Amino acid sequence: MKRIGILGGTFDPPHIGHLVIADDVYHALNLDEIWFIPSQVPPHKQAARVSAAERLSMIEAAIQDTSYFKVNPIELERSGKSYTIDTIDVLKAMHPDITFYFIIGADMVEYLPHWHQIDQLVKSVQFVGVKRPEYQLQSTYPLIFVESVGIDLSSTIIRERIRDDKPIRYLLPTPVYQRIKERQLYEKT
Ligand SMILES: Nc1ncnc2c1ncn2[C@@H]1O[C@H](COP(=O)(O)OP(=O)(O)OP(=O)(O)O)[C@@H](O)[C@H]1O
Ligand SMILES: O=C(O)c1ccc[n+]([C@@H]2O[C@H](COP(=O)([O-])O)[C@@H](O)[C@H]2O)c1
Repeated sequence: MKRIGILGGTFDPPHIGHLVIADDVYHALNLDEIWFIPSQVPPHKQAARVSAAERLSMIEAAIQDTSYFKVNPIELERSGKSYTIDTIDVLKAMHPDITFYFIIGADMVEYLPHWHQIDQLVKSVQFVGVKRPEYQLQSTYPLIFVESVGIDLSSTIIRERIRDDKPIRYLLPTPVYQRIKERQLYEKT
């Protein structure tokens, strides 16, 4: 059986916090690959500021130097809210030879009770939680905890810094930074 980690997210934009947790879980659990899965419509928050195609391109740019990081556009192929249970059902049917590990930051761990069909979902996929500043990393749901750095960074912080004309150069992988600058993403409020 292959063992694959999934990092689902809005990635609006992808930042070093995403790469750090993906790499920490990859190494801690000795996984074969990490699949980055951008959501079409986030189930629990406002729609993304930039298009799905743009977020997909930014993820491809972010992971280009890491052979075991892949992007999977499965959620962009269906409309409506991108519920994780639907994604896991399809992935498991497509790949019966793979065990999936769904990676979430502590903010999403806190939010787990509100996930769509959570009681069924926790039986269907193994969740992996990593710390995130200002959130509690504890849950009554079955969860593997992986030690990570806990970087105080979010896509929201990056969007706000762009709006406020503050530096973002080292908060993003270089190709993502270049793409944001070239295409003037997130500049209009
Ligand atoms: N700095 C971080 N530390 C730990 N986990 C993180 C960090 N940034 C993102 N994550 C996790 O990565 C996944 C995808 O996050 P997402 O793409 O929504 O980024 P975000 O920075 O939380 O975005 P936004 O600020 O727009 O809400 C979530 O499980 C989230 O908890
Ligand atoms: O399925 C749900 O109900 C659900 C609720 C909250 C978050 N998720 C998933 O968790 C991942 C991280 O969410 P987000 O909004 O922080 O990008 C992403 O893949 C979401 O689709 C899923």
